[in-house]
Amino acid sequence: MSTSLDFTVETLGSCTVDSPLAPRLDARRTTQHYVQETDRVLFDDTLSKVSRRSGDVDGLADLPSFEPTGPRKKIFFDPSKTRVGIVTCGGLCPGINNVIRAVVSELTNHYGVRRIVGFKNGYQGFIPSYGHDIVDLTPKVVENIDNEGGTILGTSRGQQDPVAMVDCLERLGISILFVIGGDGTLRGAQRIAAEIKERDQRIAVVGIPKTIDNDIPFIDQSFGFQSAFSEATRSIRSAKVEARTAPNGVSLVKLMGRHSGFIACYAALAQNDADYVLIPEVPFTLEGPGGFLEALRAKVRDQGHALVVAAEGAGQELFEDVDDRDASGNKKLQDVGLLLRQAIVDDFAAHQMDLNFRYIDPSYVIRSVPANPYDAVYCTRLAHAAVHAAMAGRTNMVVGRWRRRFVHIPIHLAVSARNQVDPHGDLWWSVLEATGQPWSFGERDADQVTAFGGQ
Ligand SMILES: Nc1ncnc2c1ncn2[C@@H]1O[C@H](COP(=O)(O)OP(=O)(O)OP(=O)(O)O)[C@@H](O)[C@H]1O
Ligand SMILES: O=P(O)(O)OC[C@H]1O[C@](O)(CO)[C@@H](O)[C@@H]1O
Repeated sequence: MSTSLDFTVETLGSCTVDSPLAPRLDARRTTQHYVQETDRVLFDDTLSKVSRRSGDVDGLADLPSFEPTGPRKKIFFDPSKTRVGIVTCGGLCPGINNVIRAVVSELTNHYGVRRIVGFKNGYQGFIPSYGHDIVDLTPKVVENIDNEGGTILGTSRGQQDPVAMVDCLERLGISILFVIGGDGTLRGAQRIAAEIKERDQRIAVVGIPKTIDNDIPFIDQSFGFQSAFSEATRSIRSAKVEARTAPNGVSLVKLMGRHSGFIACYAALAQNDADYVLIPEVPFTLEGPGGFLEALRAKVRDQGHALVVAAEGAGQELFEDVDDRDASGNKKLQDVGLLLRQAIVDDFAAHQMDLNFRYIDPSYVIRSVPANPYDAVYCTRLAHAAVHAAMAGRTNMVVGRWRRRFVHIPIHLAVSARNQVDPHGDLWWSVLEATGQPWSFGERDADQVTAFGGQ
């Protein structure tokens, strides 16, 4: 594989300003040296994973490594003249406030930046007609905000015009925009960066990827994910207690996870009580031999109770396709929790079996909790990495931890594919082993696993 290609992210220009952090940096940490001396992050096997799932991704094969994060001795922006904006978009996720706080304190305390503003309610905050005020962010304002879940800036979905957004950045004299959001937000950030480039402006756009679904590629794990699935284990534990203390008790816990079942898998592995885990990546059938309902009945006969964990995106193939979209254009999912509830109740009745059914849907509960200590540290490190990158004039990029290293990732890569549970990979194997479920390759499609095939 070639190693001479575009392995750095876009830069606004050469770094000529002495960083206030320079005296504290190791002598090796000139930008050039740092990049060249640090281990490159090779990812041949992941390349093959990405291309296996989504076909060829343009330019991916040419990217041998990512640039490491960290402070540079020379930076692009003069901190005394730099005004910074922060925006948070999309669904909530534990740790957003930690990121905001750490961005503000790093900029203020280490770089001496004095003007930081927050845009309210996502990309709406850039558009005057919504009437959202800009908020001044100082270390005092962000003190302790990490004790709360959510985002102090608010968030929204829905398209906004990148031209109007860049007009706003220019009007406010913003030099750096930090964007905290999921894949949609990052696509929006890409369009903002493109508009900035078109105008030949020197404004850096740096993203900190946020998603409890853990579906951003080239990121080991997204911040807040651990806090979210930890919270989900509480519901699984309660659901288990409910199920096993009633005759023929069946509990169903529905968790978030639109296209990626990581929350369901990790929560089920952490609180190892589930008998079935349904995720979007593994289609299944309800009725008939080898179907879910038959397996569930057998489990209840055998064990006296059963616990099912379902990601919201599981079983979408069981519905008629309806093209319903949210304000951002994301496909609205049909409610697999309600479908399963009805199907289980009807099926047990049809087979004259008693049933004590409990349905628990903690979706919003798990994503609105504060970050746990692990995520709090992770958020802080991501925020610091983002600040260093932006001050050094990097743009159109996100920070992420990839293979245990913090790196700069061009946005186009971060939105190039979707990180999903690999039905042939270790995680899903662990879930299947933990739940003790028989499985086989289904008849419908030799490449799809049906969790209840058992043939
Ligand atoms: N392709 C796109 N181009 C420009 N802007 C986009 C695009 N997709 C989404 N956005 C904008 O980004 C913002 C957030 O997008 P979205 O609602 O999809 O959430 P997200 O960032 O994907 O987060 P989550 O993972 O929580 O859904 C919205 O304002 C949306 O309009
Ligand atoms: O906040 P909303 O619009 O209800 O969206 C919920 C979605 O957001 C997420 O939490 C993050 O994408 C998904 O898991 C979930 O489907």
